[in-house]
Amino acid sequence: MISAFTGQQIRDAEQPLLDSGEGAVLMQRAAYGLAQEVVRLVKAKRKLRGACITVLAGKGNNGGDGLFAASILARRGMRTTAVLASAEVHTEALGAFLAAGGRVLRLDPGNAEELAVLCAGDDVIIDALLGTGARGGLREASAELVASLQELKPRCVVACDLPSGLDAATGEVHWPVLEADVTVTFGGIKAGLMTDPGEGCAGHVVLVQIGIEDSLDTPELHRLDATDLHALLPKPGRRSHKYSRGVLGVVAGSARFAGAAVLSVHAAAMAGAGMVRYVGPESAARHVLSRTPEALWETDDPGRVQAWLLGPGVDGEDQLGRAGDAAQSALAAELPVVVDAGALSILPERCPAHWILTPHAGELATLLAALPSTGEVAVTREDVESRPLHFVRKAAEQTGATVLLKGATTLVASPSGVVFSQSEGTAWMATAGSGDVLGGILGALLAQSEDSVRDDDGAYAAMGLKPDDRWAAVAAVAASVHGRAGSMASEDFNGGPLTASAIMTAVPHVIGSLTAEYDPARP
Ligand SMILES: NC(=O)C1=CN([C@@H]2O[C@H](COP(=O)(O)OP(=O)(O)OC[C@H]3O[C@@H](n4cnc5c(N)ncnc54)[C@H](O)[C@@H]3O)[C@@H](O)[C@H]2O)[C@@H](O)CC1
Ligand SMILES: Nc1ncnc2c1ncn2[C@@H]1O[C@H](COP(=O)(O)OP(=O)(O)O)[C@@H](O)[C@H]1O
Ligand SMILES: [K+]
Repeated sequence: MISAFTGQQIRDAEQPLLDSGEGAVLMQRAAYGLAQEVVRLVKAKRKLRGACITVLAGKGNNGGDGLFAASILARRGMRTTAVLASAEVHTEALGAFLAAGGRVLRLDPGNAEELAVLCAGDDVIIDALLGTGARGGLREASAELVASLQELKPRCVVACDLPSGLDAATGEVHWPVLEADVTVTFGGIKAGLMTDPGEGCAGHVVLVQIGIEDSLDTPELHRLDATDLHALLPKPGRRSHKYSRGVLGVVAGSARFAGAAVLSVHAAAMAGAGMVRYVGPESAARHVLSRTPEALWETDDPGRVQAWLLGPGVDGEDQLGRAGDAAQSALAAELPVVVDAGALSILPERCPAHWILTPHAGELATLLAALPSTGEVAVTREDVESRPLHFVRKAAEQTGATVLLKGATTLVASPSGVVFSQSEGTAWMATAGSGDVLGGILGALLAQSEDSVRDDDGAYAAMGLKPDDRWAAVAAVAASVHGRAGSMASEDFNGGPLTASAIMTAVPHVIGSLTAEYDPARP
């Protein structure tokens, strides 16, 4: 599992080492790691000697890291320039930089644009203006320099610790920010690098260990990796049968939106549900069965299920009524439920943690506005997009449900505030029906994993998760499988566009490769 921390948590972990006089050692480790990454990036394109590097250095320790790193690069034959954004900068680091032969330019209120033009064509620009000590965003000449540089589309930007202007704890962004190709972060990944909009500015994140790792507190965010997925994804055993594998009930689609039912039912079947029972009008059921003949169409009593998916494409009184009936029976039987799209309007006042709501930003804004207790003044889609971590936690806390907020980075919050962040997808997944496929995958995983989630000796408990937090992990598994399937499908088209149907087709491949046992005989 990948963990991320707030800036304050990192600073707290550093404090004992700073108190014992090891601050300079920490900074050297950070600077060396940063310089190594720049060397790797330059070498991928050209020889080191003569490569042009500019470091934008602020007045704090972040600027110190950048200047020390640049002095290492200067000693390796690169032409290094420091743009000093403040009259005061880290004295020792500036001394080391000058001693290594670096050139110094000073940013002043009149020369930001000129300096931007001067360094935009460099092989690498290191952004070391602000780090975890930042309050708010870049100001005055620094803001002007970064805004001009961003417009000039520099070749390669490496952020020192985090892109300057980004809130390390929340991922909120104070524009302008110089968007990085690579962020080299120290001691622990900052939470703001694993949630949007911050993650969208950070590029590829490289973690450099500096010796504080054992002192870090409980992570602010978690991200499942392939090893976790291998441990958590359900696998049938020799004695499995279709009922023991997990039956999913689906109330989706309507006369108007039959496609959502087709996609969510088929995705559930592709994600390994033992059986899918579809509940809906005959007009939609005909389409569902023609795409997925394996599904059963249930008119009245749907029979036993292990989980429900309610809402994709649900529209009109009849289908909302069926979703409401299924919700009631799920509540009584304590079954896990995915509540998506149309069904988000029929939530009970308080949901259990095994109800997983799957809104996109617009739906989350509507949901929050409808809650009596939010205390928020009219939350808009833009508000959610600029502070997704804040709002997903708030929605989970106030509804009692687990909330999965869809986006380029998908966040899942449990009602206690544990948050998972997954980001394996591609922007081509922003296409109609993609969310219906996610609903089907999540429903199928819930139906198959219900026992293992509730089992205190199961794989979810083994990750150290409390019972109510484990549903968020199942949702994170689904988001990861969905993202990986989208990326795999797009790769099959040479990185081109995809349809929701193409995502579904890739799902079994993704699950197959993640669950494959290690076979030493395999090449
Ligand atoms: N504490 C340590 O020993 C280590 C710190 N490291 C680096 O140090 C950074 C944190 O250093 P600092 O605490 O000095 O913080 P920063 O480097 O973020 O700088 C804070 C300074 O900038 C000023 N400032 C804050 N917000 C500003 C704004 N919006 N505009 C202009 N100036 C602003 C503050 O008054 C303060 O003087 C980390 O991000 C990391 O890069 C690493 O070297 C590892 C070790
Ligand atoms: N830019 C993006 N990059 C990666 N994935 C995305 C992006 N935008 C959306 N997605 C994913 O695509 C899906 C869209 O879901 P949703 O908005 O509900 O679509 P629909 O209602 O049409 O099915 C979500 O799983 C979301 O995480
Ligand atoms: K920075």
